[in-house]
Amino acid sequence: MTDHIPLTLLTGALGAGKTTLLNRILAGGAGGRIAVIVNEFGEMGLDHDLIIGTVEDMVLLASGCLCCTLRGDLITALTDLLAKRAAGQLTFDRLVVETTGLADPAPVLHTLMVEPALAQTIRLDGVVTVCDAALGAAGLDRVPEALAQVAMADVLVISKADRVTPLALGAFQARLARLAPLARQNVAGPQMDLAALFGHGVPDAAIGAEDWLLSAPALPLRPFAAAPETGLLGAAFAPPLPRHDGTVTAVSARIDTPVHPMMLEFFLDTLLALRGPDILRMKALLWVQGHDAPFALHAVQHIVDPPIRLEGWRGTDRTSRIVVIGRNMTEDDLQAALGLLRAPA
Ligand SMILES: Nc1nc2c(ncn2[C@@H]2O[C@H](COP(=O)(O)OP(=O)(O)OP(=O)(O)O)[C@@H](O)[C@H]2O)c(=O)[nH]1
Repeated sequence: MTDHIPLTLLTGALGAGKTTLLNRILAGGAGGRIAVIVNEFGEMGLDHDLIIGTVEDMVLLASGCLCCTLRGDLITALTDLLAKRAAGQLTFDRLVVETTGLADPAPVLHTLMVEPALAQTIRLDGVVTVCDAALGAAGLDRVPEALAQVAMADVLVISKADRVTPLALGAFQARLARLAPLARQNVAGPQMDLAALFGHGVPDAAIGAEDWLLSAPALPLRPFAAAPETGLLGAAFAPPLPRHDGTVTAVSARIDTPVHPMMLEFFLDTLLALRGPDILRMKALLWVQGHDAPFALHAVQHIVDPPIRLEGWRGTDRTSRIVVIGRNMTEDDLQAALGLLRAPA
């Protein structure tokens, strides 16, 4: 996995500020040498001219949308870039694909992860979604794709915060946290740490999996066993989950007995085969029976990266922790599936 070229999917609603962010990234040098693929909807490729960068490392996919008509073109564009890199004609360390504002990121990610030639060479490093604070919650509700873009994000960049009051910004951020409890939020501006946009893929063994899994301090992990819903401790430490917002639901579980490998397989088969298209993201740190080190598991829809065995546990907490974000699924659906992980084989 370490030799794979990291790919960042840059998404966000129409006019949210994707190109502005991309220009800042290219100008700031964060993320190393970057090759860019820009997708625009419309006859004229305009963004292409608005991006100030190393033009020979940039490909424009115009007149269609990556998530519907242009998936083949994306594969071709990536394959060409990778071939030029292999031939020494291009030198980049990272790929950024900017989608149109109308794109549903799910099928784009699907394309990237299942195309055999690409899956061997690139790895998804993260989904960065630009969220327009000036449009606020209304902007999210207007287009269903906007919700998916937020729910699938690893990182949210909130643009146009300068155009709203601190109160409105806070309310918008709270809404985003409900939709994407796993995502880190950054407010765009000169102070933003651009390096924080990168490095969100499945961790190498060296990277702390707990940091990766718990990248969202906003999401408390609920003990899977009946949590004390009443009483002082319950009130203080078991805030209500799932996080639910319209069609998007996030549930989490902590499992304090080792997961049987067969039940893990059964869980993945059941949840992902039956409800794969509705699983937006899943991240887990798993304590698997018979192993003294944890496994990191990462899925986008029904595509699961092979579990990665980490070097060891950090700290004393040896429980499995799992977070699933689903679309059009109830908490019961998700909790029933998670229950499989607790069952003996
Ligand atoms: N005030 C303010 N304006 C911004 C900010 N970010 C972007 N803009 C402006 O918003 C407009 C759209 O920005 P773009 O970067 O082109 O947005 P985009 O998401 O690439 O747009 P499309 O490709 O058309 O979907 C431009 O006029 C930007 O200058 C911000 O943080 N604050």
